[in-house]
Amino acid sequence: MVGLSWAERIGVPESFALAGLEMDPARLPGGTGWGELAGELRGYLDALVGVDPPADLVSEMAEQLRSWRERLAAARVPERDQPWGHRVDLPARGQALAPHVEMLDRGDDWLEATVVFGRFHLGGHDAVHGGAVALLFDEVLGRFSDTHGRPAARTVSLDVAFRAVTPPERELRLRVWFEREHGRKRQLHGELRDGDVVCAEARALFIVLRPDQG
Ligand SMILES: CCCCC/C=C\C/C=C\C/C=C\C/C=C\CCCC(=O)SCCNC(=O)CCNC(=O)[C@H](O)C(C)(C)COP(=O)(O)OP(=O)(O)OC[C@H]1O[C@@H](n2cnc3c(N)ncnc32)[C@H](O)[C@@H]1OP(=O)(O)O
Repeated sequence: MVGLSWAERIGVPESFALAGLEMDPARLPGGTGWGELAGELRGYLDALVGVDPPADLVSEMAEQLRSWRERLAAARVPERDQPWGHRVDLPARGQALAPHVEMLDRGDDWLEATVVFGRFHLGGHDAVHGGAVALLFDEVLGRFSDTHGRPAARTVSLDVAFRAVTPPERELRLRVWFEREHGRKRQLHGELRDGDVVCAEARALFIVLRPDQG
């Protein structure tokens, strides 16, 4: 596997896997169990944020986490070989940083998805952290920016307007679309809704990387 590009390894040409594409998780980094692990980690973080545990539970958790950190040190790999963030067959690319996004449908220049923020992404007073909302937009607009054979780009600007409180633990709707493409510049927009309520809007500028910048 080493030496193959991610597109070759994973069998898809871009990070938003099209529905119906066949991928064998056993052949991918992290294997068949990675999705369950990422889901459990997400659940653990959401649960941890919502508790005030007794002292013995706190110490036990710390000890177990230290033990896992030490065991994982032996399995460290270069970034290009890690499953975290590279498993485009799984929600949130198999990582726990971004919220759980599920693509519903997409066209050439638009995409619709559902997203659920967990308690982990809470900012305070029952509102999702504004940075987590910006993270969602950067993640989805950034990934969608590179679809349909477009070369990789990087976000140079992301403008988010918070129109209403974004609630955690609810299924929200996300729509993103290309607004304009010219030269190395791509402008994408996004809208996050809770039912009819627009929670946030985003405008982002991506610049296509030159070959020496990849
Ligand atoms: C491919 C197969 C994949 C298969 C699947 C496998 C695995 C999946 C793996 C990953 C999943 C995919 C995606 C990852 C997920 C989410 C994406 C998140 C994206 C990010 O989160 S990424 C991090 C944050 N991001 C940065 O870390 C950028 C730092 N930066 C730079 O790296 C440089 O900035 C660079 C190289 C981008 C450009 O640098 P440069 O020197 O080449 O270009 P230059 O400066 O000349 O700008 C060119 C023209 O853009 C205009 N311009 C520039 N900046 C502007 C601004 N802010 N506002 C308005 N205009 C701007 C200039 O004014 C000029 O315009 P003009 O040409 O008209 O004069």
